[in-house]
Amino acid sequence: MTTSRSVIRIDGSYLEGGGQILRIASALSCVTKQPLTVDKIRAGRSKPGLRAQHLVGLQLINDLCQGQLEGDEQGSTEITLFAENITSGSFMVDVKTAGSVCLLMQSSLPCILYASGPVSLTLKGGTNADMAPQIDFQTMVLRPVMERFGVKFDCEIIKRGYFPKGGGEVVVKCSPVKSLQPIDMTEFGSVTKTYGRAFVAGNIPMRVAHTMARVAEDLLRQQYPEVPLNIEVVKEPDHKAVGNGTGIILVTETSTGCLLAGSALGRRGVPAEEVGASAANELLQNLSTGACADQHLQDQLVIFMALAQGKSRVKCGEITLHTKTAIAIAEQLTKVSNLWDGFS
Ligand SMILES: Nc1ncnc2c1ncn2[C@@H]1O[C@H](COP(=O)(O)OP(=O)(O)OP(=O)(O)O)[C@@H](O)[C@H]1O
Repeated sequence: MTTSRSVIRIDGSYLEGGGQILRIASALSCVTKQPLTVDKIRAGRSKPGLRAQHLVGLQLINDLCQGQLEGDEQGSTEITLFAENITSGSFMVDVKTAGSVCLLMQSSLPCILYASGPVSLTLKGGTNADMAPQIDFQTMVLRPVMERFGVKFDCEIIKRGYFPKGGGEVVVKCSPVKSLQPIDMTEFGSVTKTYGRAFVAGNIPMRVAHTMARVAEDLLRQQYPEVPLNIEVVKEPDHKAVGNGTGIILVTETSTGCLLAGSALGRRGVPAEEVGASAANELLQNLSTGACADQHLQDQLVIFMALAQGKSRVKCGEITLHTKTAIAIAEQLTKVSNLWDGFS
């Protein structure tokens, strides 16, 4: 590969040492056309190296930018990406496991903002998977917050997919932007309403969803008795879901437009009461900090803050290790050196 630019080397074991380093680094390499090597990939995890979701995510980025990718094999601990121009059109990828489509979205969305025209991405895998945003987090929290950067994207959920089968499908459509506006999310305001969604799919009985919703409602009403609360209880239609799954997501809106969430997924052997309480307690914990971005939104904002034309400011609670890692990687791949100052 001929390139006039030197390859920047990122240490995949840094801080969090997980897949997020790879997603941020490869997305920024794609946008900036900075050739990239990531080594010691996921060294912080029990099974290091590329797993299906990371591999498919990288291959999608490489397809988007018509680049050259080396080391793209399952288990690989080092990859190199030579990015070219980001193209428009339709792309389809399939993780073939319950690997999260939301994490595919995490790495590809920043890239398609700088494509030569509109892009449609069909992403197949898990839509409501553990250790990742649920697809509902992306549509109910991330998408409205992205509008503050001047980004509008469509996200159609064709089918939901859960652990272990996956099989979910979402279609993300977005047109390129000229530039991203910086955001200011520093005023919490006051809590105005809470809404959410408790779901079951496949052969999980409806009472599980009702129990999760009831327990969450009780906990939220104890703390915020005056705040309107509406948790939808849903049985996913069989043609819109693959396999069995259950979970809940809760979102609170404030008078200044902040959106904070709490969520949980059901698992065999975990009572529905515990799942509902876990989501409600996560939301209450996020609200107690007066933060404008919750613990899971923080790190997703970093890449867009780094790409925006100007200084963004976001009031957070405790800064997570994911966020610290994202800041360090974004600073290495962009000319931005003061991302930290944007977080208070
Ligand atoms: N409950 C949740 N709600 C929203 N986002 C979440 C939630 N749990 C995790 N995330 C987000 O999912 C991402 C997970 O990144 P991480 O590097 O841990 O993932 P990964 O690719 O699965 O890698 P690894 O297997 O190496 O951990 C982070 O952006 C994190 O904020």
